[in-house]
Amino acid sequence: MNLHREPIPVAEAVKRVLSLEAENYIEKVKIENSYDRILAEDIVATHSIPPFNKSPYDGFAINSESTNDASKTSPVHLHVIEEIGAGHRASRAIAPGEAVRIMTGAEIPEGADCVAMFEICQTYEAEDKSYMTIKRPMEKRQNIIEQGSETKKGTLLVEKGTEINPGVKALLATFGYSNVQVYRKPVVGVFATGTELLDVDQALEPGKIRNSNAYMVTAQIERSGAEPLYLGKLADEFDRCYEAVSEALNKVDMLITTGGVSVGDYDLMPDVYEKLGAEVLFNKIAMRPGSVTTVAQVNGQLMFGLSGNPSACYVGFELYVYPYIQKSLNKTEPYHSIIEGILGTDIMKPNPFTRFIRGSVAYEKGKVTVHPAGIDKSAVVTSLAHTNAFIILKGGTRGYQKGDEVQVLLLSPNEGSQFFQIDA
Ligand SMILES: Nc1nc2c(c(=O)[nH]1)N[C@H]1C(S)=C(S)[C@@H](COP(=O)(O)OP(=O)(O)OC[C@H]3O[C@@H](n4cnc5c(N)ncnc54)[C@H](O)[C@@H]3O)O[C@H]1N2
Ligand code: MOO
Ligand SMILES: [Mg+2]
Repeated sequence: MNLHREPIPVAEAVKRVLSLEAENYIEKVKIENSYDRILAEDIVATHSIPPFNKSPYDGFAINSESTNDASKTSPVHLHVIEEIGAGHRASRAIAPGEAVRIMTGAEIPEGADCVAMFEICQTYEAEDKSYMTIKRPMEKRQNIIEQGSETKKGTLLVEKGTEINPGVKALLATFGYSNVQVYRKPVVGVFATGTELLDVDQALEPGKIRNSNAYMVTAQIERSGAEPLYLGKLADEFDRCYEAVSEALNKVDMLITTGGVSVGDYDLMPDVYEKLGAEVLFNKIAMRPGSVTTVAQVNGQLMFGLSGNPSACYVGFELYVYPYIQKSLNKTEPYHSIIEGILGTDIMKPNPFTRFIRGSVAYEKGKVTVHPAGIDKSAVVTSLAHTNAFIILKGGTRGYQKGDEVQVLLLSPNEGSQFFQIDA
């Protein structure tokens, strides 16, 4: 085995993965099932909003001209000819001297050009008729939400490639999209390799550990918007691994394996890639953890050889698999957000490679502070439970001090808070 591997920078590795084509399949889903899917069609206003002039208040629809002479000492009296709630229309146009009692959301009757809120009007009955009075002049178009004032028919509102959030769903409903075209979720196969691996329901045995990577990675796949297909664990036996991987390639859009990518006697993935005739895009990255993360492609299908060490596996997924899944979903913004944050702890360990410390973000007095989520070692699993970000520490430095400004890669931006912080 060739033990020498030339590390490439993280950005170069990401570029190599993302420069490969990803197939984008389209499917139709019901609006009910569309939340968090990626739009495969533009959402265009099929009509204007609002579709008719409507009242923003409960009040009286009147013609402003009839209030021209209204004053405190000489209120104007108008005959209330009918009452309309939202969903109803006036039976006829209002004539001079008339008003319609109107509720929020109802269509403004013809002949009316403004709405006077109940609060500024008085009402009375006389000779079996209803009247309202108003003591101030109203302006033309006052308190009217005009047809098309929010958006006009034909306006492009949401572009394809956008994730369907609750607001997008509201638009789908508004414009009658009972079905919507979305990108099909790519199916991502997962094998966990390692003779030492036990199933979750097995008791610990000497020298063995439970397979945590498969469960972690399938959750990462789901979080990324793709469909995980867990294919089981594989002992470190070459023929079995080769067969399993080559068969799996027919069933999935992309394949993840965990473990067996380093230079050990039982690290078989490099040989599997070779026998498959796959092109290895890289097998060493100038990063910690996950330096041995390997990506290979055969006939345009990607195989991600993530490290067996849980923290390295986690980081390798988020840096290389996550954006490729977003590309397969044709998402307009395929990368995790990276922001500036303040380091909350000294991290003095020097490292030639760029480090992705599993961290947690705290929003302290409006500033983003990041703390390591636990022990910063590749083989560690416990810190991952508290990880919602990576603290990016560029390699080649002597270390970083509390208070230093650092880059922070956000994994799940909305973690909640213990405090109600709005200053109001
Ligand atoms: N001589 C060298 N040794 C190692 C190097 C090196 O450059 N030269 N690289 C080290 C680095 S860095 C890492 S990271 C690991 C990568 O190891 P592999 O990707 O080959 O993974 P394995 O050897 O299969 O396992 C490593 C470790 O992870 C545990 N593991 C594996 N699968 C799972 C799983 N599904 N769930 C939980 N834990 C798992 C496994 O038991 C090992 O402890 O190599 C270093 N060595
Ligand atoms: O690939 Mo290893 O986790 O860099 O430490
Ligand atoms: Mg190994």
